[in-house]
Amino acid sequence: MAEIADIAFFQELEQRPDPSLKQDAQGIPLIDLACPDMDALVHDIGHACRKWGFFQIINHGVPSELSHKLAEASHKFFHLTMDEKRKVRRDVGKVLGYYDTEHTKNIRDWKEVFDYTVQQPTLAAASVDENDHQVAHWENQWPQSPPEMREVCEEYAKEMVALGMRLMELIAMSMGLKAQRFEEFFKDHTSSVRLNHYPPCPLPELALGVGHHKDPGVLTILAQDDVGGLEVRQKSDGRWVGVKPTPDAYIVNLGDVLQVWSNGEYESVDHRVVVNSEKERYSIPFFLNPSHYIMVEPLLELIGGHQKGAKYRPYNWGKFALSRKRSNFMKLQADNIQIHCFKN
Ligand SMILES: O=C(O)CCC(=O)C(=O)O
Ligand SMILES: [Fe+2]
Repeated sequence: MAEIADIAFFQELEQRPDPSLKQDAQGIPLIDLACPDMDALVHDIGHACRKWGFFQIINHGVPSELSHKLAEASHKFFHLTMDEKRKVRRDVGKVLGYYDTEHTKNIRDWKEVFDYTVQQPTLAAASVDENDHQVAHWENQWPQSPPEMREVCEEYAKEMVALGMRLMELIAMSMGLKAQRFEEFFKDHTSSVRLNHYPPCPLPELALGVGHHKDPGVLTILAQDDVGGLEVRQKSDGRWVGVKPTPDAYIVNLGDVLQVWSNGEYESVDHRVVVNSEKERYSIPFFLNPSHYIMVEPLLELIGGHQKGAKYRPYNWGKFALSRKRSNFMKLQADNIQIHCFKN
């Protein structure tokens, strides 16, 4: 990792973490996906989406052995030498793989990551130019070590897609839509998995593992270890609350695309990651994303069949995602693209 003395890591004063913040004992809602009462399950999901935009799920059906294998592979990978890790490094031409220079809102994050997509290859927008209809093929880069990395990562991704689509059915029902309503948006989905490693940070009061942000996609399913550090901005009062790790649970949060589809009924929520000076932390988010050619816009049946009621103008997912990826990769002069740019 780089030295903390590099001011690229320093957060603006008002963004710096509050070291006295306690991890909230109750925190975000806990939802049991094995609940036999479907109506109650749908109701609880709807409530969690409206009130928090964040919830935890247990009894989700993902084999814990697989999650442990992936966690182990991730540890082994990040403990390779920098030379080894850089063999699968992301650059301007290769958008997937390893990198340690991500910026959130133009401040460098105290972390290193490994990104891969689910579909091989993943079809994506070739450029951010609205008039360019060329399609790019994103290919994963796999390290030689640990040898099981590719297989475990691919198996995990399949589980995540199945779980993500199941959550989308429950979310659709909680909005009064038919369970399959969202299926059409995912034919060539651009979903990805990210392995995050947050090394111990000598000045945790100045830097953040990930600066505050909202996830741009549809929803995120996050596995975190037992260290803690994820904070959510509470919708009710704007305060940051720590999300206490629950063994074998996933944290689910809604992204910007769902906010637009629901015409603002379900909001994506600001979150960030604080780091600490003693322990390293690992997390694994899965980002469920639509096909690149999807125009994201409020669902007609939720706006009374009339564009007049739409709070957002349509935007192309592929162009949006690519422009966000580019801005995360380097420090730009301006803030990166956000959905409020498409607000009516
Ligand atoms: O590491 C975490 O707990 C969250 C990471 C995150 O928010 C992200 O990668 O988008
Ligand atoms: Fe996030």
